[in-house]
Amino acid sequence: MSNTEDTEALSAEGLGKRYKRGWALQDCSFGLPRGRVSALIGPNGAGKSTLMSLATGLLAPTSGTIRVLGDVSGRGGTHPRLAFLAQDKPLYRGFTVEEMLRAGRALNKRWDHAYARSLVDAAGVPAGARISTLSGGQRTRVALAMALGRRPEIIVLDEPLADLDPLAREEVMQALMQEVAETGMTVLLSSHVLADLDGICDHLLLLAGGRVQLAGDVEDLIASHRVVIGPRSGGEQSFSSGTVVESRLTQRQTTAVVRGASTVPPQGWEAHEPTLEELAMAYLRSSRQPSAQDTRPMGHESAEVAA
Ligand SMILES: Nc1ncnc2c1ncn2[C@@H]1O[C@H](COP(=O)(O)OP(=O)(O)OP(=O)(O)O)[C@@H](O)[C@H]1O
Repeated sequence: MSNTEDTEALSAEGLGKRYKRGWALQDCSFGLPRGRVSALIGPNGAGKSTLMSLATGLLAPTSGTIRVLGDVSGRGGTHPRLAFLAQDKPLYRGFTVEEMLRAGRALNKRWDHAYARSLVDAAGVPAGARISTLSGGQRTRVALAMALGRRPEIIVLDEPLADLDPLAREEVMQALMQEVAETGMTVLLSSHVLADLDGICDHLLLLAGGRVQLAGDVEDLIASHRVVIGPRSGGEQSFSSGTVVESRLTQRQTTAVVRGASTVPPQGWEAHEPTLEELAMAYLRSSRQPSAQDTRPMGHESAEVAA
C-alpha cells in the first residue's frame, strides 16, 4: 500500500509503456487526488488511452508503477473499485437496454441494479429499446449507467463526450457531475475539447509526447501563470521574473504565457490570469515545437507560430 493512499486515487511513479514501435509513455510520475475531477488532456498520440489502459489494468507497464486506490495496477485486471468507460463505449448492439443492465448484474460482483436502472430512467432512455436504435447521447448514458452501476470509487472515462452534440454533452456532464457530488467519486476524464472541461475539472494532467508536461490543481496552476500581452515590437522585452511557457506574435501584438505569479510586465504591457483553455493551449503548443518549450526568461527570442 502506498502511504498516499488516503489522498490519491491514482498515482504513477516512473511509469512507462513501450509498444513494438516505441515508447508511448515514458517516465510519468503524478498523483490524482481523491474525490476530485481530473482532466487528462494532450494531442493525438500523446499516450492518454495508453495511460488509461494501464490504470484499468488492461495493459501492464513496461517500467515503473501505477496505483489505483493504493494498489499496484497491472496484475490481475481492473481494480474492483474502478470503472472504465472506453472511447468506443462497448455495448451489445442486439441487446435491449434492460438486457444490457441484466448483463451488468451477471458480470459484476459489485452491482447496484436499481441505481443503474434509475440512471437510465433519469436519462429518459426506454428500457425496452434496442441499443442499436439509440442515439449517440442515449448510448453514452447507458454506457455511463453500466459503469456507475458497479458503484465505483473511481471512474475513468476516455473521451466520453466525443460524437455528442452540445446539448447531449451538457446533459452527460451534468449527469456525471451530479453523481460526483452525491457519491464523492473520483473522476479521470480525457477530452480534446478544452471548453468542456472549464469549470468541471479541478485537477489537470497534460501529456505530450508520452510525458507529463503539466500536472496540478487547476486553481494553483492558473494562479501561478500569467498571460502577458504587449506590443509586437516588444517581444524582446524582459520580465522581472517568470519563465515563458509559450509566446506568439500576431500582426499587432505579442501574447505570452508566463510561469510565475509575480511576473511584472513592462510598461505598456498588461497581464491577467489565464483561463484553463489558455493555459492548456500554451503547453500544448509549446510541446508541439521543441524550440518553443522554453523556460528561459522573457527577453530571449519569442517563438512565432501560425495564428
Ligand atoms: N496497441 C498499440 N500498438 C502499438 N502502438 C500503439 C498501440 N496503441 C497505441 N500505440 C501508439 O502509442 C502512442 C500513444 O497512443 P495513445 O492511443 O495512447 O494516444 P492518445 O493520446 O490516446 O491519442 P488520441 O488522442 O489520438 O486518442 C501512439 O504513437 C500510438 O500510435
